Amino acid sequence: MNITVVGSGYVGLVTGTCLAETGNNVLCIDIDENKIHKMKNGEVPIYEPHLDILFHRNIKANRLNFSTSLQEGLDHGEIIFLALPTPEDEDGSADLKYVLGVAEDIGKKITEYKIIVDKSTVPVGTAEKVEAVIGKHTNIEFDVVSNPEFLREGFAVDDFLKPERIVIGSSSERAIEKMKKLYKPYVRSGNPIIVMDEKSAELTKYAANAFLATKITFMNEIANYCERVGADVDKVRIGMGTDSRIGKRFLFPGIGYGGSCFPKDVKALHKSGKDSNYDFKILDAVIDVNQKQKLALIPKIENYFNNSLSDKKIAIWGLAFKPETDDIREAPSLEIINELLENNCKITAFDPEAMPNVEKKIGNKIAYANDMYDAVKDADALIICTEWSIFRTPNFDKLKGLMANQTIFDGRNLYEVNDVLAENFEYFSIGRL
Ligand SMILES: NC(=O)c1ccc[n+]([C@@H]2O[C@H](COP(=O)([O-])OP(=O)(O)OC[C@H]3O[C@@H](n4cnc5c(N)ncnc54)[C@H](O)[C@@H]3O)[C@@H](O)[C@H]2O)c1
Ligand SMILES: O=c1ccn([C@@H]2O[C@H](COP(=O)(O)OP(=O)(O)O[C@H]3O[C@H](CO)[C@@H](O)[C@H](O)[C@H]3O)[C@@H](O)[C@H]2O)c(=O)[nH]1
Repeated sequence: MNITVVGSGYVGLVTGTCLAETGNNVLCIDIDENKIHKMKNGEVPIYEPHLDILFHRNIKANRLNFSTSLQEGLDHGEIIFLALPTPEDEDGSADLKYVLGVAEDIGKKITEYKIIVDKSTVPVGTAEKVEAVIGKHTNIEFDVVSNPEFLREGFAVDDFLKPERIVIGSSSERAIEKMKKLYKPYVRSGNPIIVMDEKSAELTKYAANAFLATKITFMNEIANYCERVGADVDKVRIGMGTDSRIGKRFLFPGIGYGGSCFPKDVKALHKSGKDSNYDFKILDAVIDVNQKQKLALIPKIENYFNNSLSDKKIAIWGLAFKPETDDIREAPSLEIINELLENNCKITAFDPEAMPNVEKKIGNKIAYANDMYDAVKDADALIICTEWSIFRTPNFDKLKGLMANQTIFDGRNLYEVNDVLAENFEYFSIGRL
């Protein structure tokens, strides 16, 4: 099939590349000329594991192309995916200006039947709005489908190629059949394509993200309580997670959830509830607890240094909001850095992929190390913000030789407490004494 993807960011580029991988002819559109220029020159503009192999293979096969022209995109695709940003607006709602702006342009430029597929995460009722905006400008027939995306950064290619489910929200048989045909190669293992109405599809995405954010937040509260009563949250986590009704995943406590999705999506669902006179009390608590959790290490650090942080040399391992990505949107590391800088600490950080993005955001307010050991030279303490695999088995002897003071504040519970203590380090983590 000829497919167009409008918006070539994390979701759009992964979608376009993975759709090309099963033989479709894909044209990726973006208004960012620099991004399109880079991709035309064979450069993947984001770090996402395994994406580059598929990207280059499909460009070579001429199944993956790029353009800044929406008109070209509309001429090319039978199906037009919208993978546009839906950032947090000032009041917490999802800002639909990108989605509705492109819908307006589609309405003005459409010349024959198209299926417009919304892959962005959007509030209930957006498909109706998109339909109305397009329909205002044209009499040409079209269908709008809600097809939320569930990929995780760092696993995006795998999640797209082998999805646990595909959700299609539509009332048009014609569109549903076409979408099922497009996705058939991705569900050969028997995972379902779930068809429902547009509103339910839109809410499915928010409900899934809000539930996962709540699950993490619940564990963070259990962890905080563990610290007060002397229990070990890792033992509690395993004890709970082996109950198949609870499940082992997304029970890891830490310094809160970040990223481009959970924070904004929880707030957007909360705001949508308010707009419909429904008070999502649980989401209110999730937002509040998560914000505080991002700084959960700070009192421990202050306490350790007797409230005199000025001029302390702090090393940070991990800046991305999670491992295997260069994405720093809503990353807990940034909040911690901010707090430490306000207390006049000197910070040296290392992250395998995210340092360029942090440098773009905060410049030389902190120093950037060449590797994880370079970061800890003369440090008074090491803080771990992201659980990159390379941080999991450090050479403690080497650390000892490099650090001025052997203390670790671990925001991701990477090590067994006794193992670190046996190495003669002082060790503070989340929910364990
Ligand atoms: N990042 C994720 O892991 C993820 C996963 C599932 C769903 N989502 C949702 O998918 C949507 C996109 O997220 P993302 O992370 O890919 O965003 P992104 O910011 O990485 O990418 C969006 C792209 O759209 C482009 N764009 C903006 N206006 C445009 C226009 N008028 N025409 C063409 N291109 C335009 C931007 O230049 C950018 O490249 C959001 O609604 C998000 O909530 C994201
Ligand atoms: O047990 C856990 C699991 C995750 N996290 C944190 O939660 C955040 C989000 O992690 P994850 O869900 O793995 O990453 P995302 O790429 O943000 O993916 C989420 O957001 C996407 C965008 O909507 C959805 O498509 C995915 O299904 C959903 O998992 C990160 O800060 C993690 O550190 C924890 O603190 N504890």
